[in-house]
Amino acid sequence: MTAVFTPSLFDDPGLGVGRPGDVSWSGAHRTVLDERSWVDVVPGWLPGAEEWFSRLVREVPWLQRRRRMFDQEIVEPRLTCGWDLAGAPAPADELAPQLTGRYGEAFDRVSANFYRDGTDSVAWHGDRVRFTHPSPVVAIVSLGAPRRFGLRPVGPAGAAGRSGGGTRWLTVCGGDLLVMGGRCQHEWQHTVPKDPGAGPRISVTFRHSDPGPVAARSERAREVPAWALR
Ligand SMILES: O=C(O)CCC(=O)C(=O)O
Ligand SMILES: [Fe+2]
Repeated sequence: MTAVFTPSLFDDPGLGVGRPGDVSWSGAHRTVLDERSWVDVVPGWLPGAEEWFSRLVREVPWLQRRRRMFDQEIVEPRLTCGWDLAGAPAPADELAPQLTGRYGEAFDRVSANFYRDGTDSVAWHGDRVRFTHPSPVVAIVSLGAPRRFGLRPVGPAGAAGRSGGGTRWLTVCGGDLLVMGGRCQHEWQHTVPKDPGAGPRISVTFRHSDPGPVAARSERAREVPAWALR
């Protein structure tokens, strides 16, 4: 009988066994949201994204998170899993240095979010990393089906000396990289809305725990509504 080699997330998948190839920054495009915030999109950043998608669907120990909202318990409409970089599914360990080379942050935390179909979603929010970093960079690799990704300014238009416009909508496809930076987590919110008919999608997010140049908490938790926390 011939032994069958099944690549595992926690083993080196080996060259050519479901390993995405070298990333490409060609086609990178920055949208300046306002004076302090930006979002980069790099279409087709990650070759081999389909293979990584299939492996993650099969092999990640997906968790169903619940969160309390006032006196109700809400079941998050997506599945998630998170790791330190060292424990994250390959090739996250190879992608993080590429992101660090471009954006200068030490990406050391990885999460994966599985939107099983168009009824899964994530509501408008800013990421929690804003509590520890004045201008965090959050990088998101999309795998699987296309989804819409929205960005909207927090507070009234023109608040806090900001001259940017209103809500922006992007479509992210399998293999695309989206990176939010500057004051995006503080002064803008993002969402992946429900989208009837959408196919399954995974987002792999890279964040950094380095508190950055100003270690002090940049916002007090009590100023942020519970629904806005991620
Ligand atoms: O799935 C995405 O593209 C966004 C995920 C996200 O915003 C989050 O998990 O904080
Ligand atoms: Fe987020």
